[in-house]
Amino acid sequence: MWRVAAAASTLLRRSRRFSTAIPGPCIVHKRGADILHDPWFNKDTGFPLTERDRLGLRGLLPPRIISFEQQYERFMDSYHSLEKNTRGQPEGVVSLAKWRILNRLHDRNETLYYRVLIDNIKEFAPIIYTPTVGLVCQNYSGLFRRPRGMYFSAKDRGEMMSMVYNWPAKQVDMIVVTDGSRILGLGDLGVQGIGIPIGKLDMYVAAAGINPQRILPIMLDVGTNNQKLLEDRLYLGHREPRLEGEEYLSLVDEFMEAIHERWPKAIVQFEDFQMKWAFETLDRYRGKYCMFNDDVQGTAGVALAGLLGTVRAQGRPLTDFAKEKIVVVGAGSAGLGVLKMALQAVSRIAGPKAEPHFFLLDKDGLITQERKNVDSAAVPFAKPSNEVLELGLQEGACLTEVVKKVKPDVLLGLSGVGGIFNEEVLKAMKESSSIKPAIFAMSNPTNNAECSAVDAFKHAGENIVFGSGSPFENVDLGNGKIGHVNQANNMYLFPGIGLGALLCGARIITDGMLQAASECLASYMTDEEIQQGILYPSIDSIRDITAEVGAAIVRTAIAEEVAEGHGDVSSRELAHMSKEETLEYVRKNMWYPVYNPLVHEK
Ligand SMILES: NC(=O)c1ccc[n+]([C@@H]2O[C@H](COP(=O)([O-])OP(=O)(O)OC[C@H]3O[C@@H](n4cnc5c(N)ncnc54)[C@H](O)[C@@H]3O)[C@@H](O)[C@H]2O)c1
Ligand SMILES: O=C(O)C[C@H](O)C(=O)O
Ligand SMILES: [Mg+2]
Repeated sequence: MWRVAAAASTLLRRSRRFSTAIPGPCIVHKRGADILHDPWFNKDTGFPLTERDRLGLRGLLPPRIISFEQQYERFMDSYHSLEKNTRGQPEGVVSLAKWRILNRLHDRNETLYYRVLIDNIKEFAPIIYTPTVGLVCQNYSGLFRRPRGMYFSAKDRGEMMSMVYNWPAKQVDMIVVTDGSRILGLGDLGVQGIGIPIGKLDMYVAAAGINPQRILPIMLDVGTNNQKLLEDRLYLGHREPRLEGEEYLSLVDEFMEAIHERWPKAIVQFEDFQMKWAFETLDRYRGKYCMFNDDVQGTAGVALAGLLGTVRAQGRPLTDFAKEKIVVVGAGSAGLGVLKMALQAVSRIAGPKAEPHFFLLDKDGLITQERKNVDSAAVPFAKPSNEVLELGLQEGACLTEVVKKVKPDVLLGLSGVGGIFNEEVLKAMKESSSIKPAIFAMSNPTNNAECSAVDAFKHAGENIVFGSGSPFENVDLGNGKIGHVNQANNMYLFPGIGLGALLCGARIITDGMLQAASECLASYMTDEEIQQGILYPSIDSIRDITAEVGAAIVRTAIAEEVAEGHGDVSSRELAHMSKEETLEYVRKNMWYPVYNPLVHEK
């Protein structure tokens, strides 16, 4: 039942690189120096003579024309020299230097920036995305040079409908918004959290081929409760406590109405909101707008694909998923999202009466039905007291005790607490009832991972399956054996969810669409890969898996009658496409950076 993965994406990429096909023209409404200062259109020294004449650029650039390919090599050379020159310096210093050089390129020439990003995604994702993006957010006020995206705050009440027209692009397809209240595992970073929507949208361009002229990162500055930032005179956001209750929600309502007034078909991804607002806004808007919460829903789909892959890796039939003992550490927006989706999968696979074997812990230990004030989303996962007593456990039992008594098949961390899977916990996983236990340390960035890859293989044994939210190197186990590290990160789904929703004109994003996305990711991996403990595709193939996920989203949206069509492609036409045609349609609509001839129009 598992489809063979398409493995030729790297080859395809290489052959497409610098192809000689003539790209279509692009209309530009400015001339001369204004073009050189606009990263959407700027080609630096790459403007051909005819264009220099046509656009009033003659004399504004050094005379020699440098090809796109030469510019690309020049950038990569300077990037690698920087790497060489910073060798031995602290990791954070090196990562920020790399981020700066990439960011400078972005601010000058987006076409070249996205080309180097797409072609070197494995190398650059850790810089523009997790883990470095976390460091960037922590240092944002000092790093700030040029604005990217839009900012809305309590001071903008009543103005948002007109403010949205300040954005220079006529069309916006994809928006990622945060309120900065839970940035990765780093907590409340206020306005500095804008780095996350920027990084996520860079992944949208790189993985999903969303046109960068149609993306919009957004920060809702509703204040911050981070005392350090409130006292920091360089802090760039409002130095006020966070809005709460109705004051908060009415502001988000106004924002959602404003952006949809100007761009009714824009898809909105909510990102890194603290749990209460993540759930509340998802409930509030998911039936009205085409939106989703990546931390709740994207993460759940990626984790479920990993959990299903684990069952295959353990050599068990998929129906055994219902029997897997899964310990989830972290009862926040991500952990609860994962359990909710896993529960749906259990009832699909084993029937609605099947009892899952899930154990949930938060900062106060194992959650049982004895727990007072459990969040309503966690209630279905609070263990009955008699069941935990039978295992020799009790309400609030600590992680080590739970692992020792439960002997889980899977230990999954979404707690944001670095190192919580310590030596004792990992050693206890050796007693797992599974011959191939899985350990997912999904918290970001790297320092917040529940354990490192090296520690997982060292203490829990060589036969584990391992996944982490931030990248780790594969582990050399000696004797030519490799401990494979999977990057269990929602980046394998959110770009495809957004792309698919866009290309079918989805009114809303349904559970069925999210489930289809997760199944698509799970079935992408071959049995051979799974046997080696490889649960997710290499990030080098992220465009390929994203296209597949996008097509799965389109087809499910059509089947569930929530698709309204895209551009001049009607929902009827989409419905008549075969599976292969849908995939081809998605692929064809993915933007790829080339220098288009620029044509001036007043
Ligand atoms: N890999 C991915 O794709 C991915 C996706 C989403 C979130 N995350 C990561 O997951 C983490 C949590 O995100 P969230 O949105 O759920 O945050 P959250 O703040 O909503 O939840 C955190 C949860 O962890 C619990 N916790 C805190 N300390 C604990 C401890 N010592 N032991 C057990 N539990 C503890 C809290 O009680 C809470 O239930 C973050 O680090 C985030 O970066 C990763
Ligand atoms: O941003 C990431 O890398 C994943 C996830 O959305 C998170 O919040 O940690
Ligand atoms: Mg997130």
